[in-house]
Amino acid sequence: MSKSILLINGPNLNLLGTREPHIYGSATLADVETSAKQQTERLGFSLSTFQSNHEGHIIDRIQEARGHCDFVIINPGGLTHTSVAIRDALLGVQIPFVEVHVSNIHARESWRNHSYLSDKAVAVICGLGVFGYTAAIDFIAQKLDPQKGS
Ligand SMILES: O=C1C[C@@](O)(C(=O)O)C[C@@H](O)[C@@H]1O
Repeated sequence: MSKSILLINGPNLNLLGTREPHIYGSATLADVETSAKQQTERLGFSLSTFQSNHEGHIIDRIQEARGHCDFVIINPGGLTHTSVAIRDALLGVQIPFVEVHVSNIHARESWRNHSYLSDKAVAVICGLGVFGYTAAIDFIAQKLDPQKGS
């Protein structure tokens, strides 16, 4: 069975491409998910994608992944800065994760500097635009199978 990655995007990331494009760029979530699928297929992994504006739905999806998923990539959107419960869910299922932010959260409002996930993430990527998702997949590929990453 091929190794599997779950890509989770939180609140308002369904608006990528139209939402504050000077901060988040012009690529849509569909663009991100399509290219992530192509990239993971090329690497020989499987990818599931999930987006929700609801904290509880994100927690449910993380819990469902237990035992079926080797790595999570998560951009929790605004929940990054508020959600103890998403942190607890990721720790509860014991799936390693990479935290991605499209923007550089350290170069914005000071309250965006803190993440409830970062100290538990295998890696944190921010400020690379949507290329951050590509970088996360490449990094995970190397972790899951050192011969596959670039
Ligand atoms: O919704 C988002 C998107 C974000 O996670 C990012 O991808 O840069 C950064 C968050 O502060 C913000 O609330």
